[in-house]
Amino acid sequence: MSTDLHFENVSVEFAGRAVLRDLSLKLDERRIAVIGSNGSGKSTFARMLNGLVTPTRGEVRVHGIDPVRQPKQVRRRVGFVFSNPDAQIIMPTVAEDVAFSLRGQGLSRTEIQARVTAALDRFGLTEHADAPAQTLSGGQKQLLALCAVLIREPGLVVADEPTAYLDAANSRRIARFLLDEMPQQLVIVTHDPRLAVRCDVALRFEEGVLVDRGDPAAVVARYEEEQL
Ligand SMILES: Nc1ncnc2c1ncn2[C@@H]1O[C@H](COP(=O)(O)OP(=O)(O)OP(=O)(O)O)[C@@H](O)[C@H]1O
Repeated sequence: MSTDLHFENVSVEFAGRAVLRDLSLKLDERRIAVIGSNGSGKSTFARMLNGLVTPTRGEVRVHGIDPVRQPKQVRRRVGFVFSNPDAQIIMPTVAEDVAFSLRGQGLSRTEIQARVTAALDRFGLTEHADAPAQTLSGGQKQLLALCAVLIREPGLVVADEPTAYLDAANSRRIARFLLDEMPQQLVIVTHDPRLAVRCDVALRFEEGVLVDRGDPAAVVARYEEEQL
């Protein structure tokens, strides 16, 4: 199964202003960190991977899929986790929210039920299955959001600052899952150097330009040096 992420001469402009400039890049590492200053284009980069942002120029391929021309395929292939778990919860109860992710896949009720039960168990959410999703803690909500994404078995998970709203214990739990336990390819946008250095490669953007890439510890060290 392809894990290639391919950008060729990609630029993104919003209202005529360039926020990502002439990006050419090929990646196939499992864990990819995206770092850089506020407003440098990290989220824009991440959002192109599932077609949430359309490049103004250039070509993007995600595991061989063109997110612009093949929106259905890319949504099946790429799961997106936002920083704010509240924004991702759609249905009233925990179990209903996870089941909602499986709609339109031609599965029987029994099969959906079985998959939801197994997924809730995997994420330690079984005892909350019938609880209103909004009563969960921040960390539990982020686990629910991940559960709802992963039950669809995407090949790539894109997480945009997934620990931003979480306390230290929940951040560790989510990071452990994403970085150590989850078998899927991961693109993680983060301001936390401790998360970035646990990845296989890091990209650094500044003012819409990819200014550094490579070994995460080295990329983070150069970034921190410049910020002193
Ligand atoms: N939909 C949009 N319309 C107009 N401008 C946008 C839009 N999305 C992003 N931008 C602008 O593009 C630039 C890059 O934004 P982006 O969210 O990609 O940065 P970021 O590196 O993720 O920032 P942060 O670390 O603050 O989250 C910013 O100047 C932002 O204001």
